Amino acid sequence: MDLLHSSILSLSDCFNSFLSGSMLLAATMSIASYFVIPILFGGQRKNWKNAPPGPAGWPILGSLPHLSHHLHEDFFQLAKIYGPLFSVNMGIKPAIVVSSPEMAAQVLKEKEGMFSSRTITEAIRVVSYDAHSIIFSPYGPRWKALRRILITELLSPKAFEQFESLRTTQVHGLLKHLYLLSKSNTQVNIAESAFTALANLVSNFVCSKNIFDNSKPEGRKMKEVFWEMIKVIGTPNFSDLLPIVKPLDPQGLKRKIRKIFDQMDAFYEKIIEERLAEKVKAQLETTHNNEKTDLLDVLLSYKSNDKENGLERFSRAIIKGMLSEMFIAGTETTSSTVEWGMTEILRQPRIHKKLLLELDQVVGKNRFVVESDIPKLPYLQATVKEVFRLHPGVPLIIPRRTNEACEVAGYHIPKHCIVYVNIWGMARDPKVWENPLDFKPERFIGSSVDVKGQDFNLLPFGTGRRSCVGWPLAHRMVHYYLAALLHAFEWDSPPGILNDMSERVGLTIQKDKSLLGTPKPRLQDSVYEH
Ligand code: HEM
Repeated sequence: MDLLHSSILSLSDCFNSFLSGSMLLAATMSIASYFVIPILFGGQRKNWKNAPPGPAGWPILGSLPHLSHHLHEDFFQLAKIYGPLFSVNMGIKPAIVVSSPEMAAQVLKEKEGMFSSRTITEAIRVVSYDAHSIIFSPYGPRWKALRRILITELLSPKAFEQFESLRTTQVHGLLKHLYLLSKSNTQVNIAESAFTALANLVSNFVCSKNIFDNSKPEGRKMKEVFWEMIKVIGTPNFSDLLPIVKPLDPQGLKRKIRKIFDQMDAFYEKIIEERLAEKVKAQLETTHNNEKTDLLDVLLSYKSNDKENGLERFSRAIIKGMLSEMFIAGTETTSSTVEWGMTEILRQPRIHKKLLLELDQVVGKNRFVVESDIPKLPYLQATVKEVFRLHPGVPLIIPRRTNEACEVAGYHIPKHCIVYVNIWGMARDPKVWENPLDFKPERFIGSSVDVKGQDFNLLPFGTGRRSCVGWPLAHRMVHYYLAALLHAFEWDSPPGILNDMSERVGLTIQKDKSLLGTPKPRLQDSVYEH
């Protein structure tokens, strides 16, 4: 869901593909860009007075030719030269990059009001119904109403408790499925297994259905369409940064996303129409089952007096946008965190052993892990914090945008400036963490540092008014999946895959070589067969 960051940009991958067919031109431009053009033109930022330090960049293209698809890595390197607040031109768009906890606190807390809108890409504009939904709504009344609904109706402690049995069903269902596969020594893609279970969990919150049911053709089809959508919106689009090429759609991404969107839209329409028909039927039969049970019910029955902002009822675009965003925000973010967690644990036998010891002491071997075990597993909790530190799913948080011009650390920041906060870089900065590259859960034992948005060195869910509204669910599910998968099975993973920590930038930062593992039951058969 770095909806996000990667997609906003493009970088040399994209730039080069745009220029494909003219390698010589690309090479010449690249060399010239460093030495000649900035001297001749003084860089695009000349128009931006009192900007934070940063690379000069080309006219029009800004720094795009020097950046790669792995923007968080490039920004990490640039911060070593230009410091914790630097400016960079992303095509014609001005941007700042924040790379220290102190600077993050200034931008995301002290000046929060100025930095509370979002940057949006063309693909996201399509799938979020023209930014009608929560993640990409500008800061204002619609965003406030939607956020309030999610917090009170779905993610409040009360609602959380209410959905516990649903979460247990999904997790235990996955364990039983893996048990069946273990009988034939089948290798499993861990992220994909977690993804399907999570997507069904989210779809139950949203509309009380297992939409991604693997056993049905419609469920499999939805999963395919959804994966394709994630792929396309995670692909950097040159047109986002150089509006002049927009009509040409040089990478064909707009055409692709439209095609996928049409299928998703038809699907959301079907769900909504079915629900409306059920409501009418219930009224006719005077069963009057008006109890609010899922997000769709809450959105359909919403009423307010806010005529001025057109919010007396939610429009179809808002409702469909919410369905769409819940699936985008709530699934792959969490499943890829589980994959990174399993990878780090399985490749370090010392940590794996400690976790199993703790799990066996607290849970025993006669039952599956349940949610109420989690508070009694301090080493697991420390391990999960370490996973969120080194592998934040959204490494630049979802890029913000300034609502107004303002000043930070004595520098001028223009209106509508893209704002990246490089939490991935902070996790690797020795000024912020001791031995930052070591995966070491012990650093959190006895420490009060947490992921809830109060500690600016650890912000996997962002912070403040635009922080991740789904964090309690994601946080719980990452603990639950890791505990359940480790406790119920031994895992045999090909070392080449396990130890290859390369990243793939898409909607989130995923493990490039998907983690595969063959599960072998650790518990008595009766536990799985129950
Ligand atoms: C490990 C999993 C997840 C990670 C790493 C993650 C991360 C993030 C981040 C970094 C942001 C932006 C925060 C900011 O700008 O300060 C965000 C926003 C958001 N997330 Fe998550 N998220 C996860 C799971 C979820 C889940 C499960 C849901 C919902 C079911 C969700 C819903 C949202 C929404 C609606 C927003 C936008 C909030 C707003 O703009 O007001 N996320 N998330």
